[in-house]
Amino acid sequence: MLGFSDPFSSEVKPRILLMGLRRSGKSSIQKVVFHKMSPNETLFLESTNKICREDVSNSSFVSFQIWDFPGQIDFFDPTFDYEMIFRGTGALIFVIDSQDDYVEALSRLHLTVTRAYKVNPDINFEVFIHKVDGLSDDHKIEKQRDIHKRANDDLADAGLERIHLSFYLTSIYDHSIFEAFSKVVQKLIPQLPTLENLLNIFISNSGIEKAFLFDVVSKIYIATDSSPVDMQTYELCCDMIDVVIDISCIYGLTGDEVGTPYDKESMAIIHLNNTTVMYLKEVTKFLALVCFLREESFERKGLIDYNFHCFKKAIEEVFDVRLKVQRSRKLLSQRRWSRQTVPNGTQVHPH
Ligand SMILES: Nc1nc2c(ncn2[C@@H]2O[C@H](COP(=O)(O)OP(=O)(O)OP(=O)(O)O)[C@@H](O)[C@H]2O)c(=O)[nH]1
Repeated sequence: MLGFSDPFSSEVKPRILLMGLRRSGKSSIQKVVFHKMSPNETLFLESTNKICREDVSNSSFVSFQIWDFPGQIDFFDPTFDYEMIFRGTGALIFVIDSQDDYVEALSRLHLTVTRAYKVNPDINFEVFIHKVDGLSDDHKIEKQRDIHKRANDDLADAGLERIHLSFYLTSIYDHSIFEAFSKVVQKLIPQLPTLENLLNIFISNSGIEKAFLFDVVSKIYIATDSSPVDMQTYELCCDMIDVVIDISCIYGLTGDEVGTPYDKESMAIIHLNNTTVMYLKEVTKFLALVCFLREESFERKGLIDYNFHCFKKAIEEVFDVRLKVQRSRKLLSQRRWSRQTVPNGTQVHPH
């Protein structure tokens, strides 16, 4: 049963499927984004031989599964309950290796997307044109245009123009994979406008220039204020989270404790040499707020902390409301179901 005290229990987590042909880079993406593996180490990842692999992340705000698609996999396999899986999925990420011939990948993409759409038209279809680190800028754009055109032509030929595909250029060797993942996750958070609004109010009342709400484990930002995101700022935030977690792992755990060293006490302040201050604070067990502000503004730290306290409470309320709605929906559907299944037409009267 869901506890109201834990507003970030699994029901709130957006569910994502990661699919694509063999060796397209799925395991690497998962290891780099969710397990802090360094990109070079992925060279030694073994190929998975299983038809379908499931991997749900419990330590993060995001929950997801990975599906490998070797050539022979088939949707008519009865052991493969794809209908059930597609039904509960928010986003389907299809990874295409841009350094390889992508004809087969495109036909797999088409098959997968059309199948998934039939089961659940609400899925967001996200295509990662992956491993672009080896390509020049011109080449990247050209590849994206070509893949975009071919994939959409295939859909148009099948009379399925209404299926929308989003494309991202990604690589595990830079921050593009984290940024793409952030955008995918943000689309799945219905409270996003509310979170943005809260961040806007928080920063304007605290003299802060930019604030991100981060999923600590994956370094995906699930929301930011409405000022534009610049890649360098985002990268600095990722580095700060790494520093905080690394130091906490070494010095933050007492005795034989296991698990993450990230908790209610977690916070960090970094003074950069350009009179900017970075301030990180724990919001929930999955989320951290990372702010950028000028040194002068940081003199009013008491005010910032008070505003942060209000911000944190508001965030908890936002997710509480969502849980309550989900709970009452569940109850309603249970009642409907039991009414339908009562024998001899006996009515069950809900209170
Ligand atoms: N250059 C480059 N190589 C990458 C990138 N991502 C993954 N790779 C490499 O691609 C190879 C295959 O990656 P995997 O993650 O094993 O691919 P997979 O899709 O999980 O493969 P299967 O387990 O066989 O389905 C590895 O050698 C990775 O190092 C990337 O962004 N750039």
